[in-house]
Amino acid sequence: LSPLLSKDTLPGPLYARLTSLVLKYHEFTATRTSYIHSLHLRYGPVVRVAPNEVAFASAAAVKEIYCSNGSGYDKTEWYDLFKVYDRRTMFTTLGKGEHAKRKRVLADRYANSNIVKGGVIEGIKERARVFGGLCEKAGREGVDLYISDNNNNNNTVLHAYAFDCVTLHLFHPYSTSSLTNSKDSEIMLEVTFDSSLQNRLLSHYSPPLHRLLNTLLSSLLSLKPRETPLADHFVLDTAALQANLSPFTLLHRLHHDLPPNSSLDQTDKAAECLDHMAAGIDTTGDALCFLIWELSQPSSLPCQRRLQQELRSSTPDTPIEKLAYLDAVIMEGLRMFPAIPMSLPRYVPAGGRTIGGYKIPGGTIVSGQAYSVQRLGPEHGGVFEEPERFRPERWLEGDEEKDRERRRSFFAFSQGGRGCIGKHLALAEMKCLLWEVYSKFTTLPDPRMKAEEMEMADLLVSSRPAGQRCLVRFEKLIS
Ligand code: HEM
Repeated sequence: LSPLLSKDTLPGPLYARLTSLVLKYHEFTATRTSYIHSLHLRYGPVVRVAPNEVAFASAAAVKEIYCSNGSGYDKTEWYDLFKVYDRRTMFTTLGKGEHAKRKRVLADRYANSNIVKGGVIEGIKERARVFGGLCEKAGREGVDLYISDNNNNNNTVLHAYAFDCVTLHLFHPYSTSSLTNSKDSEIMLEVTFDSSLQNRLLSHYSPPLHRLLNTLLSSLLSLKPRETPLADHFVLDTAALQANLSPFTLLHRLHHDLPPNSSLDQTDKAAECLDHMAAGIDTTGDALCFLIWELSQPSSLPCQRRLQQELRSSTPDTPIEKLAYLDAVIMEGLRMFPAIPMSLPRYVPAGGRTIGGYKIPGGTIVSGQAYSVQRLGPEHGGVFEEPERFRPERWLEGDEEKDRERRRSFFAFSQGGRGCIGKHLALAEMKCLLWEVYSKFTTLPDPRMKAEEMEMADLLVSSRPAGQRCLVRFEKLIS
């Protein structure tokens, strides 16, 4: 029995003390994030969601779980679902020591100083220009920003852009050109189309039942296994290349610049590259997709106008970090539509801890989800006024203390030593792409879209538009 059972003071529905079945039902139906958010709205920033699991949404609780002693509590075995080539990567290491060792090897290529200078930023801008050119061609016909339709040679998608940018950082000059090359685009589509949610959850919760159902009923229950042979081969082949690599790439670090005592073999190196490649496609692609959709709504037109003004009074050489409203738009986009909105599960260390004012026993699964940390208003224990309103101006208001308070509740990249290592790369990609789009175009929603198509559907950690399309029109601004 869970040690939490005796702690009946924890807020939450009665059934959550007795069974995890309701939570699992929401996981299998791709609604876990919105279910947990509805519990926070009802019970506040601390909610028991299963007999041995508690969800938290306050900045202080998130700090305790993800930042205490640097990188917070250890990850749970749930991360085994993400093993690559049967190896653990930095992302899937569970304990602190192992993680810190791997991070020491990889971190410097992701430092902001490596991203905003020379090859990386120039390469990102070049890809953003290709994206802009394709938008111009499509114009008022409308473009599906979520996914391309290869049959129509329409590769104008954000995932292709994100794929080409992340492979630039990993492998240049052996990066992809999926924005214009349909062979590369097939690799991106394979990684992006993940319909393996139920299959992977079942294999995690009940391996014997998973084996049985997979043999008997897989076609009926959409228990499709996750297979990405094109991406697997692309990375295995590319990660073996050693000659002419640009010094800013991760692969250059892995082949030519490892600390002497490093024990990474070739499969570890390829696994790390595949993991980063996958981590960099849907995240940046979906964050941009939801953000451009929001900016295209009539209610956000004033924000779009203010952004256009700022960008059109700058030049392509203006350092992107100097554009304050662009930064505010991106922070607000990631606040409302974090690409990883879901819980990031961790174990409470032996001996227990006090989190959010409650004593939680060791071994309990605890987590915060960005969607709730960033969307609870003051009346529910959060810090953002009118949290359901898209209002970039909020990031420019108030004094330094107010700014610190907001940033403490910003959880889109997680926090602490296990937070997103690709954060600076992702932000540079987002800024360069928005610069290209909004210094040249006004974006409008395509009338064929229905609002519910842009509702959130959970994947394993990320989410995607429920309708799996995002049709947007581009109108050229008069120069
Ligand atoms: C808007 C874009 C992005 C968002 C919102 C995002 C968000 C996150 C979050 C929330 C985590 C923590 C996950 C957890 O604890 O389970 C994470 C980890 C990670 N992200 Fe990102 N990410 C983005 C882009 C990228 C990019 C472009 C890369 C490129 C390489 C990347 C690579 C990684 C890696 C390797 C980790 C594991 C870090 C570790 O365990 O130390 N991410 N990301």
